[in-house]
Amino acid sequence: MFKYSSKPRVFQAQLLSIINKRCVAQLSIPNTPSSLKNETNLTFMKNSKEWDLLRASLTKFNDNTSLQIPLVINGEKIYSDETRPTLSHFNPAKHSQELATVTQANPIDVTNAIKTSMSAKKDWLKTPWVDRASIFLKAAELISTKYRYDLLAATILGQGKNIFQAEIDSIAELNDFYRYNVKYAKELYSTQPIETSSGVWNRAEYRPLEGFVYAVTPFNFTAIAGNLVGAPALMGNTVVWKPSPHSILSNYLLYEILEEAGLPKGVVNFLPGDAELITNEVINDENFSALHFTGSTSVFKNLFSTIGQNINKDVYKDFPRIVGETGGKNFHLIHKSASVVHSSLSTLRGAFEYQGQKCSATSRLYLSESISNQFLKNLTENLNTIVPHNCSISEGLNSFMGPVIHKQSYEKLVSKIEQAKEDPDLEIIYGGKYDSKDGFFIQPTIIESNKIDHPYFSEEFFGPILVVYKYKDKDYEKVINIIDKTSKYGLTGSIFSKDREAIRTAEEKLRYSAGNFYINDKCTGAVVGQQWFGGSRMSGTNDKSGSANILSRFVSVRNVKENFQEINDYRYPSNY
Ligand SMILES: NC(=O)c1ccc[n+]([C@@H]2O[C@H](COP(=O)([O-])OP(=O)(O)OC[C@H]3O[C@@H](n4cnc5c(N)ncnc54)[C@H](O)[C@@H]3O)[C@@H](O)[C@H]2O)c1
Ligand SMILES: N[C@@H](CCC=O)C(=O)O
Repeated sequence: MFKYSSKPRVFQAQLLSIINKRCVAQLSIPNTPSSLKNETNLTFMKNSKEWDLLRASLTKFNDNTSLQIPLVINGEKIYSDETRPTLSHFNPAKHSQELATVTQANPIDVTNAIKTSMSAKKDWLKTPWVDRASIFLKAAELISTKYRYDLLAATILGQGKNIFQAEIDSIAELNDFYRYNVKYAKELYSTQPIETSSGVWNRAEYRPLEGFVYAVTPFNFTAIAGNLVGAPALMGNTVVWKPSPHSILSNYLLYEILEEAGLPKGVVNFLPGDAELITNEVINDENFSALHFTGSTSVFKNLFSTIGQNINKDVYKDFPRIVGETGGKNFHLIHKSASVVHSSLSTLRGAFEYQGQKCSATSRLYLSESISNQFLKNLTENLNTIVPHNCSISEGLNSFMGPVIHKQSYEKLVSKIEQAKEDPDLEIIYGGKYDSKDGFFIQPTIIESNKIDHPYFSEEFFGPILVVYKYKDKDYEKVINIIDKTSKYGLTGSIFSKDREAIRTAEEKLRYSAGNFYINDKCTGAVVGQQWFGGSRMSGTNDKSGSANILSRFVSVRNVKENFQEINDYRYPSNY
């Protein structure tokens, strides 16, 4: 045991060393590594070394290997038994390939995960920021190197992505979140009160929230799941993570990577299972401090209002933070002055990359009549070059499009296509085929409407269906006003034009129509650290993932005023 020396000088040195250690542990905010940059994307050119490495990872998940995925509570892996059924996770491109059987949490598991989150919090809260940050930087390094190809393979097979889409998501965006969040956290911690009277020290302490955070994550981005869990955990919170059943393969691998990177037991508790059952237990708990959600608007509205009702019933100790990014009905507005080739190819990418399953995907197109023929000719000629949509993902990894995620989505999209065929105001001008023999494939489809206010311009389909309206050039401003009012969402949108005045008009009038507004670029593909992401209106709380702002939602600031002066009279000068 440590003994203090009786010699004053040695004692003083020992004391200083203890104080210094504490200061390093709790107060010092070192510079973040200068190497923190956006991850470099690999290109996967034919015959490249990275192709071989990816192929090797893909073969790990062959037809006869179905992974057993457990729950993880306090670091303990819990597998299915008579109280915990399993759910299968299939490759959306190949019904016959079961990728995993997933243990489903029961109500007692949920209670245990909450209890664990609360107890693990005591140590995690005191863990110095540099250590918390290092764990996420280490995870990013593991993702970049040791697990790159496994995580890509899991995202490709489980979520139906092609290589490029898997790379920009599960490697680049995920790592960018983990690295930039560290930079942003440092910025936040360094933001301190700007005024101090003499004899006083004012300090801001960025406490994690008092209870636990509930992260409910979507299927479509491995990176988003990683960030919904990682951002609050970095700030000292503990998390109950309910992953999507349709991205469980990549999500579980990510959980294991975080563990290998040094994340202590109980900081993140991995809880696959019935969404309503788990949510019901979690959001009725008095220690529920925040919801970190990404998914559909309808689910978020439901959760938001239940939390509101619970506040009224005094269920919680705190007002829970509610952070949610949800749906979109994103637009491309093509002005007569736009470059036809650039704007049509950007529209192809925006609408059909990852089968239109990005919240940011282009789903409504307003096209200047005078350039519409050329535009649509170029768009459809290029669509014709896309490898046939029903190729199996294992053969068509390098193809531009793959399957939609599940039966429910497939059936919804098919019904939208079939309804369009019957609707006198709609005409399918490209695509319209579908096929679910092997996997859930929908052909890229363009539907022209002769009504600018047709409901197809306001409802989110979340698939490869683009609705187009051709407007008369003279109606440009009128159309802008309609774009603004057509949909309840406000996520992303683009103006394509070479005319500065036309751009200025759109930028001004569409101020609240999109949280991410693009000029002469597609409305997808925000990069962490470059384009902060999120929308308002019914697209979410717009807390901007990929920025420092979102981290501030997961701290509850304590202001500490320390006074070094003493008073010797209670009266003010005016009392004399
Ligand atoms: N704005 C953004 O940043 C962003 C990003 C990605 C996806 N999205 C949106 O997400 C949607 C697609 O993702 P999805 O299909 O995974 O969404 P979803 O709403 O079906 O599911 C999201 C999560 O909520 C869970 N969930 C479903 N029903 C629930 C319930 N009743 N109670 C509690 N949890 C429930 C799911 O299991 C999943 O974990 C689209 O609407 C898309 O626009 C938005
Ligand atoms: N950050 C992505 C959106 C993810 C939503 O699904 C983009 O900007 O396309």
